[in-house]
Amino acid sequence: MSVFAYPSEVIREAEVPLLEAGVPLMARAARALANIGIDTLTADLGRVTGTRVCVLAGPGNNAGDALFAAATLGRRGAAVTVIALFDRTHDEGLTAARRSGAQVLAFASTEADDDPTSTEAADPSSDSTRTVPARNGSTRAEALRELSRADLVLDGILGTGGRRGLPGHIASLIAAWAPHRTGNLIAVDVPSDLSPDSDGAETRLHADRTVTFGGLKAELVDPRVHEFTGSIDVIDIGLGLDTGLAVAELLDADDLAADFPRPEASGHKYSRGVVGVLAGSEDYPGAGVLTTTSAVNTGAGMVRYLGSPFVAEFVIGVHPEVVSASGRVNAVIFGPGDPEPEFVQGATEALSDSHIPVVIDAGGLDMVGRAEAMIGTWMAERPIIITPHAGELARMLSRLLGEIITAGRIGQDPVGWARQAAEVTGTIVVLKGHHTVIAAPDGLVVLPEPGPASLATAGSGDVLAGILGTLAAIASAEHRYDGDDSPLPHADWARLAGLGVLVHNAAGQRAVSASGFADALTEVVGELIHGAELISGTD
Ligand SMILES: NC(=O)C1=CN([C@@H]2O[C@H](COP(=O)(O)OP(=O)(O)OC[C@H]3O[C@@H](n4cnc5c(N)ncnc54)[C@H](O)[C@@H]3O)[C@@H](O)[C@H]2O)[C@@H](O)CC1
Ligand SMILES: Nc1ncnc2c1ncn2[C@@H]1O[C@H](COP(=O)(O)OP(=O)(O)O)[C@@H](O)[C@H]1O
Repeated sequence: MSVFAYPSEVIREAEVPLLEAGVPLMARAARALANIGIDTLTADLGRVTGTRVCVLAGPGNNAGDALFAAATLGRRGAAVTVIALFDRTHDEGLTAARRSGAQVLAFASTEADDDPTSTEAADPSSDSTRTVPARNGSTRAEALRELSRADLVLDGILGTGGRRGLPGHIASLIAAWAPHRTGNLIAVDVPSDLSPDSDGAETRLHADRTVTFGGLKAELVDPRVHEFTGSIDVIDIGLGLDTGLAVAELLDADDLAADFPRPEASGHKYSRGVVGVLAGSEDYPGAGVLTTTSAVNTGAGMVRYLGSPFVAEFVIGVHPEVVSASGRVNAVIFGPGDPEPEFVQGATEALSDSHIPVVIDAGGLDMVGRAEAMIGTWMAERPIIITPHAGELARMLSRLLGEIITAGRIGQDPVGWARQAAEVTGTIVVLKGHHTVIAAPDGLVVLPEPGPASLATAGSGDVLAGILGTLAAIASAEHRYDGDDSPLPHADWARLAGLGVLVHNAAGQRAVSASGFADALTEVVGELIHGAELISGTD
């Protein structure tokens, strides 16, 4: 099911009225965390009793979640050690943990040793002010020993109230612990030292699992942080968040099964959607065949081939149902296989006097943002979905922004660059890769589940373009997009593109070549359409 990601502030704001009304949010969070702790220990060791659990406790409510959960684990027979890393922590949580039998080690900061690079114990004779027993060599050694022999560690140092960058004594403790770690590490809500910057990754907390509360935090969707989060569980604690405030939506196979557009019982070929394909050239006729095969097999009401007669012969030889006569279309795919400019005219006619969507891929991407080109006239007043990989996006943005942007830079921050490209071009950007990122001009991001690596093969992008163009034609026909009556918001087009990527992924799971993916669509789309009908019993 769709998971939405929100800025942490949105989640914190949603908590306020509920907390004022006495809703036990922390108890809900801690209960879910404890259950996941129990499952983890049981999966690893077959029991909770007699296992060792450590809590890294910070100064705020994040520690509260961890301490209450640890209290539950203590009552279930785990030996719990709390390592209090600040001069204060969550009082009620600490009391609950103590009552369940936890031992508490105080290992708090002193100003003198707040050096992140230091791995030495502080001088116990230091006279810094502190309100908990002084950090000293033996406490540090004890903390390290407890961490190293723990079966499960809960990172409750900092949550959404944390400024990133841990105090030196904590960073150095983590660095010293890392080589000796054997147990599981669960980050509570967000990893405490989370930052997409991978500098010093070896000295940071690498969680096996992150249990986040209320809603997915926006910073957790960046693929770069996944080496620090591990798998992510989103726990509903009843915040009732408004999805309109989400900054990202994650899609998986369940969303595809639920939302793939199925033909209406009383529909006809025009109501299903006609897709125009301008793909392939004398140099790359195969791209025309792959894109049209994909469009046919994704279930278009009709596919019109708009490119050169040379390529049309191949296309119609394979698919007699494809029409090459000009006529009305509900969406156009432009660019796979670099179609020659003289055939762009056919597409221009198909697009005239309409606001229908266009999917732009490969060769067509060089036209994006060039108002002077004939094709520039297409760009106005219609939804445009562009499908660059990192190299193509780098080239396009270098041209549009007037600076050198490399594919490597795009790979460092795909979400950020896809967002920027969407804003600059006003298009829905499908930045292809293992983690395909879809960004809309209003900043919304859609993240489909990653597909199989077998998709990384020549012609695979042509198949994706065929799928996206067909889904766009189906949506455009359904919403009568050639009129002005019911324009779809950017978010809907971005989500539609996300479903298209999931269809492509499913095809990628059944074949190893682009023509294999295009053929496999018959089965994938057949199951999406007929499978659901069989289950629901409709005809
Ligand atoms: N408000 C609630 O009742 C709920 C809170 N929840 C938990 O509470 C967390 C948020 O709690 P808080 O607002 O107390 O925030 P934190 O638990 O993140 O702690 C904030 C405190 O840490 C200090 N701090 C922040 N960054 C620091 C740094 N880099 N170095 C040293 N000190 C630093 C701040 O000055 C502040 O005192 C959430 O992440 C979640 O785990 C959940 O239990 C849901 C309900
Ligand atoms: N490692 C990977 N894992 C999953 N999918 C991938 C991976 N690498 C590439 N892909 C997908 O394969 C397709 C490749 O498209 P593209 O590079 O345009 O190929 P071509 O231009 O040869 O058609 C894209 O949909 C992309 O998301």
